[in-house]
Amino acid sequence: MHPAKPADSLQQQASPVTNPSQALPQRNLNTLPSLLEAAAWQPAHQQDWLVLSVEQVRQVEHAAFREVASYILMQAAGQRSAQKIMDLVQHLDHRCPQVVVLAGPGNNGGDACVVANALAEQGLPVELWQFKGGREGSADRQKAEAGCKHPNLRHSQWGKTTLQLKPGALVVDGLLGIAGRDRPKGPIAEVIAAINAQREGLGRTGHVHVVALDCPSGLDCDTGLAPGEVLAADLTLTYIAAKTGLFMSDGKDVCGEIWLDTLHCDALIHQRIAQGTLGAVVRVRGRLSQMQRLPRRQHAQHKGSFGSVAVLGGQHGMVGAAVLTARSALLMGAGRVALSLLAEHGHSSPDVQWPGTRPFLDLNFPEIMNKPLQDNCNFAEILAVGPGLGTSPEAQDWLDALFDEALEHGPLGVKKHHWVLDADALNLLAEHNRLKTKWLKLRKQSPECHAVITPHPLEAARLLNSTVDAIQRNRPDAARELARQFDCVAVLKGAGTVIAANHSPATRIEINGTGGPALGTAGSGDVLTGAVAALLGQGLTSFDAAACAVWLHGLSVNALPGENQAHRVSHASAIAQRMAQHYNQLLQQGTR
Ligand SMILES: NC(=O)C1=CN([C@@H]2O[C@H](COP(=O)(O)OP(=O)(O)OC[C@H]3O[C@@H](n4cnc5c(N)ncnc54)[C@H](O)[C@@H]3O)[C@@H](O)[C@H]2O)[C@@H](O)CC1
Ligand SMILES: Nc1ncnc2c1ncn2[C@@H]1O[C@H](COP(=O)(O)OP(=O)(O)O)[C@@H](O)[C@H]1O
Ligand SMILES: [K+]
Repeated sequence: MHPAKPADSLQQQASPVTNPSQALPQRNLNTLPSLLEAAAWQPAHQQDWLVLSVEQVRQVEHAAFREVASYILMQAAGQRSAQKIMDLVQHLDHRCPQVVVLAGPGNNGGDACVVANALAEQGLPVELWQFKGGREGSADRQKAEAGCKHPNLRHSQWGKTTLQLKPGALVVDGLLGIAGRDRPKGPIAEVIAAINAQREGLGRTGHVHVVALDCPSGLDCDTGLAPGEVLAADLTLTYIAAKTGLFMSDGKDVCGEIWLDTLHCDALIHQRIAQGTLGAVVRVRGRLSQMQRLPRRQHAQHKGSFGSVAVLGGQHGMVGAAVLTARSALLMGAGRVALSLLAEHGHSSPDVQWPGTRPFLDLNFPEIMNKPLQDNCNFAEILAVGPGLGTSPEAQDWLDALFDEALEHGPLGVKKHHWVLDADALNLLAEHNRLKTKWLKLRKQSPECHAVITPHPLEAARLLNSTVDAIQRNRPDAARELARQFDCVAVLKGAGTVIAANHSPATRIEINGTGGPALGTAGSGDVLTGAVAALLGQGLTSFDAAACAVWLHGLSVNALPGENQAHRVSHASAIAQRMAQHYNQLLQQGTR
């Protein structure tokens, strides 16, 4: 077997996906020697990736089987995985004392058998554990198992022998593949629990590396949820196409580094996309193509060119939310930013005492103006509505008045607005049909205007009259449905934020790859809202502004070059500052 090769011609063949029509095959699947010889692993987050549902992967598999025997694909998956694993073993800072390969009942187990034999051929001490649950397995799986004859291989039986991990061991997880949707049961659940307990016992110094074949066992590849025991991986080697669940929810915690080998199936995927037979396809964008979306700032431009953003929200006690949004818009390059605070609304009469500065002034950012609602509506091109607004009758009236104001300045009027609706603006829209009707009227009146909504899963559940559980079980569909029902770009926040546009016939949909739990802090969403508004002001379309803002927001807690750890905790003001630093650096790189 060949050691893992760096980029070769096959890697170019696994072409970026931004323009599917350019990505048709240069080589046919029938070139079997190359399918078996040279791996073409690509890491996540550098290139653009298509991310398929399990059903879509199955469709591609079936098409592939018409061109190549399914056993060859299994061989290719196994051999290529073994190459990548050898690469990992060679870079470990210790001699690998033990390789444990776990083979489940399905074809994922077949891949594991191929890997086990290939690693044994490389001289590694391999223990192969079978978990067939009394079944024979598919013909391919049987063939792969029958090929496990190398003398370096030790065959072990769960229940008869005890699995004992040594410090520094390597575990290859071929228990469950894309068919493993429910909580693992029987011996598979037992071995996952045993390995997890032993890993815990061995701690950091005795670190056990786990490599997942196709996906970590116990993870639902569609939802990204792990309903029971799950074998968390340091490295996930996924085949044909990345799967949605690897990029969302529990998937974010249990996949480790994700690498993809398309096994030459790119062309089949792109053909199906071009024919429209694969349905809506989700994408995860790499750094380069995110950077290409960023605006170019020209010397001849001025504050009027970079957008006037009005932030509308901030009831008593929640002024900070609106302030965070305004600050974030300012930091992210909006030309001018103004606030309208509900807390100040109705307090304009001189006999009412307003605590503190009146009208409100952000002393840290005096650049931020303060205007009554109507003035702001005339001033701004971009309205960011909702942070800290509350759902009181006053808030309702306010939003109602705002929509009326905007509707009056319709096609014949002076002003058109781009919108970002967040937080309580969304709760009000969910609660009051009258407001939803006005919103949809607004969208119809000026479809050329950009509109983005940024719900978290609970807000999304209210908007769709659903439950958080149902939303989280199908985040891409929920985002698509939000975009459709509210005639806008929808940003469904959370681990693996989904961005969906209401474009027919094919919905544009992406999952964001950056970010982490450090973003889970009060006001973090308010900061995102400001960033979307600022990018709209700088000329990005609603989809690009939303996707870019989410990406930059996530980068703010990821490790910078030279830092080796992502942030574990943060706070909203720091998120805004770091996001703006990243933005600035990326703009500088883009103009070099
Ligand atoms: N078809 C192809 O083109 C290729 C498929 N490959 C592999 O094949 C895999 C899919 O194979 P299968 O469809 O056989 O699916 P799996 O390998 O995921 O196995 C499914 C079997 O596991 C058992 N099982 C499912 N859920 C369980 C649970 N919760 N607890 C305990 N046991 C459970 C059932 O017996 C089920 O039949 C992929 O993930 C990939 O690893 C690769 O060989 C690459 C090529
Ligand atoms: N565990 C997590 N992983 C990734 N992103 C997260 C996580 N928790 C929260 N976030 C992000 O943080 C932001 C929180 O927004 P939101 O819930 O609206 O908070 P707030 O209303 O306090 O501003 C969203 O962008 C969300 O995607
Ligand atoms: K697996």
